[in-house]
Amino acid sequence: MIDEKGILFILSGPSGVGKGTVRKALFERDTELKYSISMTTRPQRNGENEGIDYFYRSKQVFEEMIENNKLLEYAEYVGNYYGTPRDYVEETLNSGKDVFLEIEVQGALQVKENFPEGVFIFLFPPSLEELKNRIISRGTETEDLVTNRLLAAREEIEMMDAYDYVVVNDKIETAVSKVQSIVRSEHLRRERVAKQYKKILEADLG
Ligand SMILES: Nc1ncnc2c1ncn2[C@@H]1O[C@H](COP(=O)(O)OP(=O)(O)OP(=O)(O)O)[C@@H](O)[C@H]1O
Ligand SMILES: Nc1nc2c(ncn2[C@@H]2O[C@H](COP(=O)(O)O)[C@@H](O)[C@H]2O)c(=O)[nH]1
Repeated sequence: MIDEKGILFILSGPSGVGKGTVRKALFERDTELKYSISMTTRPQRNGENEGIDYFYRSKQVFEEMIENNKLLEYAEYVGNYYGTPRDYVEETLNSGKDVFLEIEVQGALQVKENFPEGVFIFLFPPSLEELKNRIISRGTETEDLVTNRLLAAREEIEMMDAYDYVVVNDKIETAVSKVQSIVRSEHLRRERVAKQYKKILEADLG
């Protein structure tokens, strides 16, 4: 059967590498993509908004979501839960629209088990030093949390081989263009496969 569902894109990589920055710039260029807003138990930061940056929920509510199988994936990351609400992703893909997830590595690996046809992109820092500078300069974490996020980053980078694409986020505009090219080429590839499939079906049916 020809697949008319949207494509699931997963942008992942260590904290502070620039996933949010790249995703926001990409969405200014490609208005057809749909962003899946995650749920988290971490406290809301200054400047963040409920239902735009995250759905901020208590640990109890989050654990009920897990029990009721309402999350496509979830992970405990540096002391807090983060997860992807299942219904939005499935409904949006079924309506033929592409969905973009911006999540850490443990969660991305869970998605890969359930959606092997997803497109997995790993955003890579120019160096660990630069990664540290970016987390610090964002000014959202205490010193301890910066250290914990950098420790997590080392483990996450080791999982990079599981991804379909690796994009270095050195210059922001270059990184965004590369991710945009991945989105376009995945569409072209799927259109080609669909056409070939149609030809085979027509030949089979005479
Ligand atoms: N290419 C870049 N060059 C310089 N600074 C950048 C670049 N990309 C992002 N930054 C800066 O690095 C900091 C971290 O970026 P951002 O918040 O997008 O990272 P993130 O991967 O989404 O982090 P987290 O996973 O913790 O949410 C921000 O201050 C952002 O402005
Ligand atoms: N597994 C998931 N990871 C997620 C999700 N939403 C965000 N994240 C990632 O968590 C870390 C920390 O985020 P921060 O906002 O506290 O800096 C970062 O890597 C995010 O990409 C999710 O739904 N699932």
